[in-house]
Amino acid sequence: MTEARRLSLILAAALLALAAIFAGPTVLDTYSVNVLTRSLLYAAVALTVDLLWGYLGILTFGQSVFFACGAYAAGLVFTHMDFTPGNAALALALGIGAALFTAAIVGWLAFWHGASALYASVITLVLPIVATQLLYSGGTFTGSSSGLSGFTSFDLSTEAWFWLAGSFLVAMTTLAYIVVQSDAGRLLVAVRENEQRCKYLGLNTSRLKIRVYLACAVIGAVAGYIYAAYAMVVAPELAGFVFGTELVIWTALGGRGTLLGPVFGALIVDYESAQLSGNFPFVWQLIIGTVFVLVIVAFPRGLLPMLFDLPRRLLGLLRPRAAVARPARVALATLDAAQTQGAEVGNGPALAVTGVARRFGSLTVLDGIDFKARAGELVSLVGPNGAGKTTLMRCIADGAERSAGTIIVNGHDIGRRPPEACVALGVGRKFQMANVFETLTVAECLQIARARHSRPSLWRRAQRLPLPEAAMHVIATTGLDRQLSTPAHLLSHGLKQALELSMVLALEPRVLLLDEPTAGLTKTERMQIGAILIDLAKKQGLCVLLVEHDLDFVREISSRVIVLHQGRIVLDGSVEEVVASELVKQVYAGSGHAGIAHETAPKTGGQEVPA
Ligand SMILES: Nc1ncnc2c1ncn2[C@@H]1O[C@H](COP(=O)(O)OP(=O)(O)OP(=O)(O)O)[C@@H](O)[C@H]1O
Repeated sequence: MTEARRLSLILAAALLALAAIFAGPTVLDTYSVNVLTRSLLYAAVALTVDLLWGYLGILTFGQSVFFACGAYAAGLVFTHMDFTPGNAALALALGIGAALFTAAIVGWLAFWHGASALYASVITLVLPIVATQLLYSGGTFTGSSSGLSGFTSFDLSTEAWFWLAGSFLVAMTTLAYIVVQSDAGRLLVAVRENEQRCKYLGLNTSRLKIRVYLACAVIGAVAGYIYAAYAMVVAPELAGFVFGTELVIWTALGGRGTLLGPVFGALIVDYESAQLSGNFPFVWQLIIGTVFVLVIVAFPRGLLPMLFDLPRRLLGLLRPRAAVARPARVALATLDAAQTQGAEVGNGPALAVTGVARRFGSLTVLDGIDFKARAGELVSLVGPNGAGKTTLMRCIADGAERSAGTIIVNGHDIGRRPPEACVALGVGRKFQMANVFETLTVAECLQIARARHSRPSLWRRAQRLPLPEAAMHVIATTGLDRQLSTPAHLLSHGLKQALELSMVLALEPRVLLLDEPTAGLTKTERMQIGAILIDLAKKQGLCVLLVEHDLDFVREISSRVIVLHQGRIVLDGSVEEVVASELVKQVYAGSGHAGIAHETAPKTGGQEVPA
């Protein structure tokens, strides 16, 4: 399907939904129109919960506060000032401003300092409690526990409010749908799936989360403003924890990560709650709670995914599902040399490590690490288990890791820069375990890897993905180009490793850090990776730093070997020198490691560094 056709279909669906909204008051009674006007606005806030929780992985209990920002802005301005068109616009601006201000503070606290997802959720939990207390303590200004009522507002009919609330919901849902389906929207899923990999692909995940949080706050505030202007009453409960949690429940019930699920979840539950509270005033909450528990137990993914799955399951019972290979939506291409945007290469060594130490409390894992590596060198870092090899890799790829010393990449001191900033200096890190986005396809993983270079569109999906020659070489050599539409979790171990390497190479790094890239690979795959690494160093001029336990592999491909033992470099020399070193043999023999200790090479020593 072409992009134009896809977008036309989405817009056609939105027009249908609008038509249904405009037909609503003609088929519904006045009571239902009244209740549903509120439900439509609540659904818009549930949509923001889904964007944050379902797509970005941030479980939030505080979206009610943004709704209240808009509602109270209208309530306060219309109560304490005259209702005029100018004041109505002022109230809207104040509501949005208050929501943005609150979201900026909360977002900074929750996401900026690399806080955990649990920490972020706890902050969003505290937010409605604080907001409610503030409203309670506002005296006659905020109306305290009674809130504000009886203020003048827009003179619109019940039907007009219904149309306004419905149109707002349709517009926000369509917009959200277009964004989450776009290239930029895929980043949200990538952050939810594997935030660490995103950072090591040079993406500023904190900034992304804060931006989405701010956008969701604005949607909530506008919904709250419309609500207050329509209902002409505001109360502290609008900012409360109970409403914040209800939004989460509606999202879970409808099916998080589906957008439409939470919208219908909110509409159905809020509408039914209004009906039940009238008919069964003492047990309606028990009924709603029981239905919620039953649905979540029976359909943990929520109602909408269950409804979508139903026909497939029914058909599946009749006819086993044939595995159909989906055609790739994106075509790969090799990036022109003129379009490459790798980090600037300085005159000095590609990597200079001086006096680096890493301590965990009283445990010193690295101490006095000094070495330099040039572009085109393939340096293997070997040593027994626990020698500090991975820790050294971490120190080079993340400025906050080391306890002392300096690291210069391409002539730039990495200082205390986070991983995404180190990527900008030219560092690419491949992890020990293949670190990709498991639910995304191979093509999507590669697109995320290029997101740093080509800003992803907020509404389109690119049909073409230009990649640097080095990444294309790995993709073609390993056969990944035939698996572009395969989800990463279905790839073999070897192909996952190749995918991660291609993703790192898509960053156009100058210093490539590889942590045991051959672990768990077959002999053929090892040979393939070996040839690729030699090519990367010799032809592409990359400085490759490799942690490896397979010493045959090290001997075949390395131009130089550094031996680490108990956090210190004990030898830095050629493969022959390392193989011949008595000290290295002792190090490995002492560790019980069957590696260099078993080598039988000439006994000419390398440059041994006193341990
Ligand atoms: N976060 C941490 N807190 C405390 N100690 C740690 C931490 N990370 C690593 N270490 C310790 O640092 C030492 C070196 O670990 P590291 O993973 O760097 O070794 P390695 O040489 O890569 O080992 P292997 O070859 O087994 O992967 C180990 O003793 C490990 O227990």
